[in-house]
Parts: sequence; C-alpha cells; structure tokens
Amino acid sequence: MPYLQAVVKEALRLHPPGPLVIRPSVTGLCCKPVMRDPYLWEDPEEFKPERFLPASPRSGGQEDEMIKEEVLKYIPFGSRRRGCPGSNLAYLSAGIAIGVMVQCFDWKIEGDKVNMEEARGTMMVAMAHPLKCTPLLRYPNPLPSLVFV
Ligand code: HEM
Repeated sequence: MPYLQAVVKEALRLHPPGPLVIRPSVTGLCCKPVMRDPYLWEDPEEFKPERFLPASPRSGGQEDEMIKEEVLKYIPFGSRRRGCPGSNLAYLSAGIAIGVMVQCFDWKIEGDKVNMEEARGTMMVAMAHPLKCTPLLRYPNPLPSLVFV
C-alpha cells in the first residue's frame, strides 16, 4: 500500500524517534533540523505523505537521482554504511500496526483536536502533551481473527 507507506515515512520525517550517532567520534546529531530544513523540503512543517509518492512514473536515471538525494536528507534510520539494517522491517511492521489500528478501531481523544506541540530541550522529538486516546472496537470487526478483545 504505497500511501500507507508514505504516511509512515512522513511520520518518521517529522517525528524521528531517536538521534543519529556519528562514529568514530561518537557525536549525537538531532535529525530534526535536517528533516525540516526548508532548503531541503517543501513545506517542511506540514504533514504531507504525498511528498513520498512518485508524481509520475520515472525513468531509471531519475529514480536513482531521487534515491541519492533522499539518502542525504531523509535520515530517521541513519545513512549509508552504518544505517539501520532493520529499516525495511520497521516500515513493514509500522504499516501493519497502523493499518490494523485504523481498520479495527475508532479512536476517541480528549477534546476535538490532538495537541501536536513538541517538548523542547531534548534531542528526541517528544510530544509536550502525551497523546491519550481510547480505542473503540468497530462492529462488525473487519479483521476478527486478528483482534481478540
Ligand atoms: C522505527 C524503527 C527504527 C528506527 C527509527 C531505527 C533507527 C536507527 C538508527 C538511527 C540507527 C543508527 C544508524 C547510524 O548510527 O547511522 C539504527 C541502528 C541499528 N538498528 Fe535501527 N531503527 C529502527 C528499527 C530497527 C529494527 C526493527 C531493527 C532490527 C530488527 C533495527 C536494528 C538496528 C541495528 C542492528 C542497528 C546498528 C547498525 C550498526 O551499528 O551498524 N532497527 N537504527
């Protein structure tokens, strides 16, 4: 599902779960400034999964250029030789988890909008107000064999 994968990628661009460690000096780098840099991204603060969908079929050369460019500016999994070897598994698991959560449940939140304000002063991008939500099972359950409540 390309759009769901684009949603996962965009969520990791705006909210990378961890800092990047640069070896051998072992320096911590916060990925956020790179992945929200207005020189690298259009509307960097906006949640736009479409940016990760190819606008039109590309030739092999254009595809390679796009991948090379992304390696330098999209770094939630690090980059190149020491990049995360679990990135494909992470994309797959996150896609399945989100898919099941959206398909099987409605989500009730306090108030009418999630407060996306970010906590300051750390290398991690954390929510200033942790998300509290309640899953409400959908009837009929679209995936009864997967969810036992
Ligand atoms: C959303 C999920 C994940 C994120 C954001 C993430 C992110 C990262 C980052 C930033 C690094 C450091 C890369 C660097 O220093 O340049 C890393 C390393 C690593 N990750 Fe992940 N990771 C995720 C999931 C996974 C999974 C599912 C696995 C394995 C099943 C995994 C295995 C590893 C390993 C073994 C390394 C060390 C690689 C090395 O030092 O050469 N990660 N990850």
